[in-house]
This record gives sequence, structure tokens and C-alpha cells, in this order.
Amino acid sequence: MLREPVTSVVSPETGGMSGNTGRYEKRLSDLAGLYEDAAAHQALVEKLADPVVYDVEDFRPGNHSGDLIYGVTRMNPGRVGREFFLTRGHIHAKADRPEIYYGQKGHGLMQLESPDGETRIVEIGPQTICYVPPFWIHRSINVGDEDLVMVFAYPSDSGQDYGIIEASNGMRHRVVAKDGGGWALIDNPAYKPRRPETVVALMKQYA
Ligand SMILES: O=P(O)(O)OC[C@H]1O[C@](O)(CO)[C@@H](O)[C@@H]1O
Ligand SMILES: [Fe+2]
Repeated sequence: MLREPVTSVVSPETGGMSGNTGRYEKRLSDLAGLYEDAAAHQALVEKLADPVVYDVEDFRPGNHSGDLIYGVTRMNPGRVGREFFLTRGHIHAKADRPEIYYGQKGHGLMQLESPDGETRIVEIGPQTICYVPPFWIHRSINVGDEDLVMVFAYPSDSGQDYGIIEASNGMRHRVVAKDGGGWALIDNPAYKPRRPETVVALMKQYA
């Protein structure tokens, strides 16, 4: 069936978008298990009465391959211990599907990890486009002191696989705040690398 064109007006200030078909929020309690300091996480959930840490408005035409989902993500600034507020992170369930992010407001990082454990960090500010290539696990991090707002678009049959990060006890590196400002990358000592067979199987599936 022929689709009608759609436009959406993005508000960098509110992180909202007109014409959206959906909206969801993630609260701090939804992100249990992601931070190195579980006690600090729990204490902050209680202290701030389980705040919203990011929300997403998107337009989904359906799940047909070749189609596109787009939307806007708004992330609060904040920290759990020495780590910044971040998204859960995922690889696409169809792992060869890419994604584009386009910075609107604030200062963020995209943390990317390849199946064999390579890390890349891409800084995203207003007017920055970040291309997440196929097969990279990705997570956004708000390292600024204001909201981080980004537009995204990805193939509508991508899906999200959150289990890959759980299975390796988190991503290989953590982004932490440095004393006096800025951020640094440190090793995650709990990280379990994926086995070479797992990596080959993941990539072969889509060859
Ligand atoms: O799905 P997660 O890992 O919580 O991250 C949310 C972000 O990823 C997306 O699912 C896009 O891939 C957006 O909804 C949002 O920017
Ligand atoms: Fe994604």
C-alpha cells in the first residue's frame, strides 16, 4: 500500500516531536544493573523518587524491511556515582542494521562496541550526525550538564537485543567523570569477552 509522506517538527528544547506514533519513558529503576555502583544507584532511585532519565518519541510506519523508524531521544543530565546517565544499550536484533543519530542539544557520547570487543567513542553535539555502522553495540551517554537531545533513524525491522550486553556483564569500558570535569574511559573488570565462535556466528548470520 502506498504510504503518505509525514513531517515531524522536532523541539530541541523539550525533546519532543510532532507526528509521533509512540512515546516511552525510562526511569532510573529500569536501569538497575547497568552501573558499577549498585548501592549508589539504589540510593539515587530513593532520593529522587525514581525520576525519568530518558524519553523517546518516535514515528513507526510498521515493520516492513526497507522502511524506517525515526524519532527523538531526550536524556536528563545526571550521575550515578562517577558514571553519567546513559541508555540501556543494545545491538540490533538484525545485527547488520545501522542507525543514524543527529545531535540537537547538549553534549553526549555514543559508546560503541564491536562483537569482538573493540570500543569507539563518538562525541555528539548539536548538528553532529553519528553513523552507527552495522554490527556495533551502541549506548548514548549524557556527559553534559543540560538535556541531551538527539534525533535517530534506523531500519524498521532492526529490533533491539539487550541480552548481548547482559551476557558480557556490561560493555567492555565504562565512561566516568574525571575530577575537575570531563570524562575518561576505564576498563570494566567484570567484562566477559564473547567467544570467537559467538562473534563469527553473529556476523555470519547476515553475510
Ligand atoms: O533502547 P535503549 O538502549 O534503551 O536506547 C534508547 C535509544 O535507542 C533507540 O531505541 C534507537 O535505537 C531510541 O529509542 C533511543 O535513542
Ligand atoms: Fe539502535
